Amino acid sequence: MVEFRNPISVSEAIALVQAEACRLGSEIVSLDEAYGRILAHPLTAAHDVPSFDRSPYDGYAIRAKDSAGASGDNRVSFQVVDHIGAGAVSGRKLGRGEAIRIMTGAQLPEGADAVVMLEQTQEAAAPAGVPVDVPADGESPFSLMGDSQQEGSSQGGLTQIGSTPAVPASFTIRKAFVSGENISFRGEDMREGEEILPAGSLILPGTIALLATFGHQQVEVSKLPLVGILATGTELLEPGAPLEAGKIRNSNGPMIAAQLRRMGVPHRVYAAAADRLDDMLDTVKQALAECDCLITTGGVSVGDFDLLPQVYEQLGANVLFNKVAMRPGSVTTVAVLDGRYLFGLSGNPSACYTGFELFARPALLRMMGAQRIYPLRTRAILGEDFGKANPFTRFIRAVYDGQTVRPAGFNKSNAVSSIGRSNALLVLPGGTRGFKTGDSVNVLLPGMEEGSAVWDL
Ligand SMILES: Nc1nc2c(c(=O)[nH]1)N[C@H]1C(S)=C(S)[C@@H](COP(=O)(O)OP(=O)(O)OC[C@H]3O[C@@H](n4cnc5c(N)ncnc54)[C@H](O)[C@@H]3O)O[C@H]1N2
Ligand code: MOO
Ligand SMILES: [Mg+2]
Repeated sequence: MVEFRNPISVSEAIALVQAEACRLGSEIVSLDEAYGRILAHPLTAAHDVPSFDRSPYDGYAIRAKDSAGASGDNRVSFQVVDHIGAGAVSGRKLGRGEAIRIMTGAQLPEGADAVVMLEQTQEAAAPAGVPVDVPADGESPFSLMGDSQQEGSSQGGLTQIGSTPAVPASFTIRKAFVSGENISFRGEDMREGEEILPAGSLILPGTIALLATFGHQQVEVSKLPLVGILATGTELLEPGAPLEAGKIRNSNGPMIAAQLRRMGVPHRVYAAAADRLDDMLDTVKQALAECDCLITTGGVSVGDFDLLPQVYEQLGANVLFNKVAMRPGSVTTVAVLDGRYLFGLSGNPSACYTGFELFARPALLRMMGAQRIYPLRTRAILGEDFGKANPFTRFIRAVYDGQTVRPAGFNKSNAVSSIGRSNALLVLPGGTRGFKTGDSVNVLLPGMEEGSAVWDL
């Protein structure tokens, strides 16, 4: 007699899987290896950023009060007493009517409280041979230039030093500046001690920038699970083999390997198993001894050679569910043994793909302590009619272009073409039928680097 299976909802199934997640430990990796990993601890600002007041523009640092009363009719003049680029620090303290030519990113000199952009100034005609104090240590002014460049030559009121651009000896402005104008303040980006990212954040390129900013050459991240992949089915040939009567090439194994790679998780491939219970049991035992989790494909339905249910039974694994109210992938089975997941994904390629993204990926991310474990969801306009009934929630491989979503062609559970063409999963809820062009629908985006913290379908 064929076994009757009781389908549970996708949300229930996800919750059951999540409840079994065992956290992996952490390890230290170099900054260079940290991209794509999960932060084991919150990232806290080790110091203010920026760590000094600095100029956000190429211009002149001035004392705002010296610009009081400036207007088009009453231009106020400043004497240039130093010249610094980013990385240099002026030794000068600004006096009345003095300015320091300062480039973007350079530390604001003492006494300065505003920056005038170059475009807001007019060079004042000055006599040749502008007086500029050059301290003995050569640090400043014009401290960015090497010794060989220290010799200035004056051209029509501008000081030309080496190959650097002309620096006027003085300039005028036509507007008054307020204290703090055009200053990038110490700590305006991040304050020392502030939590910038919580533990469980995915390390993205921006996170790498943060880690580098605070001088972390190493970072503590969650360990990665090692995932075993076992494709089952007597009909399976490896991708390199010529086709034979009644056989197909194993496409699920390489696909799952790529789905794991997309999330940065390592895997170990076990040779595809024929539908023989003893062999399969041996391989599954070996994989569970070597890996943190095992993903199988095929052999989970009610067929005579669908042996995974017997494998779970003989192992004494706790089967969380073996039927989900979804299509494709209704036969998706998840079991747990000694804290290790056994994902029994369907053999049908589209069902296998969907089962991985809905159940395996979030569970693996939870093992790593990640925060955003579910596929990102958006709403889109259905680009074509979908007349079929949806007794179960339907996950249709689809093409999403940022606005509309369309099924990606032949879309049965056994389809490979639609997985290959899709970049999204269009979701139509169970118990519905007759979706029309223009309807607003849910779309999951499993290809996104980072997903959502919630499952809200
Ligand atoms: N009487 C019933 N028959 C079926 C039911 C059912 O409820 N009652 N469920 C159907 C559904 S739904 C699905 S999905 C499939 C699931 O089958 P299995 O998970 O047991 O997978 P297999 O039987 O091993 O294979 C199914 C299909 O997929 C092909 N396959 C298998 N492995 C691979 C692979 N690695 N790469 C590419 N293709 C693969 C296999 O050749 C079969 O065509 O069962 C329905 N039947
Ligand atoms: O599990 Mo099957 O994929 O619903 O067609
Ligand atoms: Mg089967």
